[in-house]
Amino acid sequence: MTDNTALWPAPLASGAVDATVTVPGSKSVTNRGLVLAALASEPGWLRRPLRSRDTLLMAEGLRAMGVGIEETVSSSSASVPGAPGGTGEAWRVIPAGLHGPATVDVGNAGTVMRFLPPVATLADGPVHFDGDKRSHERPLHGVVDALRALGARIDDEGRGSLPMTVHGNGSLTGGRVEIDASSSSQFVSALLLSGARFNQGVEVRHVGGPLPSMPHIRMTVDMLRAAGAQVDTPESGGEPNVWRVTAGALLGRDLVVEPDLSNAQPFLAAALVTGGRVTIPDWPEHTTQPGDALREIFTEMGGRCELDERGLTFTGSGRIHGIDVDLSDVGELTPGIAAVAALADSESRLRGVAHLRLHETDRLAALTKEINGLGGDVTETEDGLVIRPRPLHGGVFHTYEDHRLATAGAVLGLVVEGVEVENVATTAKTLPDFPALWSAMLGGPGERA
Ligand SMILES: O=C(O)C1=C[C@@H](OP(=O)(O)O)[C@@H](O)[C@H](O)C1
Ligand SMILES: C=C(OP(=O)(O)O)C(=O)O
Repeated sequence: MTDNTALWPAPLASGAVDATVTVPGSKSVTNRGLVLAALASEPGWLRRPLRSRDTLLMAEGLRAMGVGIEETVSSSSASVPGAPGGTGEAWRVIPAGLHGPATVDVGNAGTVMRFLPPVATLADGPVHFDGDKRSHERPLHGVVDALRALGARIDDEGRGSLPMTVHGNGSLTGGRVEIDASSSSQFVSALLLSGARFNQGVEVRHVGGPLPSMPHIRMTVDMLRAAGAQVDTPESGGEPNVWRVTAGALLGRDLVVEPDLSNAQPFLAAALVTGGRVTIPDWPEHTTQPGDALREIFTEMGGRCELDERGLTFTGSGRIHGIDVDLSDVGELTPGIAAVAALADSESRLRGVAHLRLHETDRLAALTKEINGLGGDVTETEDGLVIRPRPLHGGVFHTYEDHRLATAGAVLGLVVEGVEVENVATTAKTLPDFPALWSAMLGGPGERA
């Protein structure tokens, strides 16, 4: 049992950081890759997958429904960036007839709690879903209501949230459905990912307020197309807010997972707040990951970027500027941007992220309370934060079992003496090696203040 109250003395940087940090694979790509491989008509590979709590829960959930997932250290003809000699960790996914009874622990993984119920409608037998206490509070109604409208039987005792049981009978009718996905883009991604396997495919029409995290929907569409699905989107000439996946078989792929660019954020932030330099190898030239927006955002906040054969090198200028920015497309970057903004030379306004109140924790409330607890001046707005930089002091930075709160606390601790991050182990949700990577960036454990 991990101690959720353990305090981690965040290392103080002794000067400008200068490091190369190899960041593990993308959570969002790994979990989509697993679902699509499980639904394919032939075996496939995921190379350099992320091994973290969220992705292991996804793999376990699929295994519970009968999918074979073998973890290997493989040698491959496919080039695996960053892995010498084309060798690296890989997962072999062997699709099988999906079945219940099964139990899926979603932890607090949005991707698992939203992407697997549509898969479970294709299983023969009941699949029970439950997870951490927070998973009961995170919105799921978009997926549950849509699946019912498409022909599924789901027992959630009227809650529209976890725990619940999907009574799969081996297939789902599918077809057209309207949902309000303004609280999570994952509702749309979830229905599209399984849609090719529904008898009539799926047409998802979003009705409601603005959709957050559009790059993540593009990631879903790109990965479906790469697996051979036919997908019509607003960008491909379709109606706004309508996505259509035609019924058909999915191909098994050999997929190399990109580094997680959102998990690169604290390391890039380290270069920014210490006026140093950090290189992230294998930064993709083209990607749908929202973390790619950091090139622009952190440049505006006071640095410069260079993307070349070594990867992405970000160099801080020694000055940190405030920013006024709409983060609705890239909401998961908000905690890291807020931490940097608290150290800037002018006020910042982070907008378009009301839905962060429903993430791992209420991120707007948590960031306000914790930065203010160190002497900061942050106020919540209806859809974001206003951050007025103040001289900060040490103290406990509480993290509410939110990996991105923990990494935000670590960034502040680089330049504010005496910051103690509560439960740094919570970073294992998407980045289990965080404390070791962080001290390696700083030159080893000896760098700790
Ligand atoms: O589809 C995905 O992989 C994700 C979509 C986003 O969710 P929301 O649209 O709920 O913000 C993002 O914040 C989350 O970290 C990952
Ligand atoms: C919101 C996040 O995760 P989840 O996939 O659980 O929604 C996140 O990683 O910032």
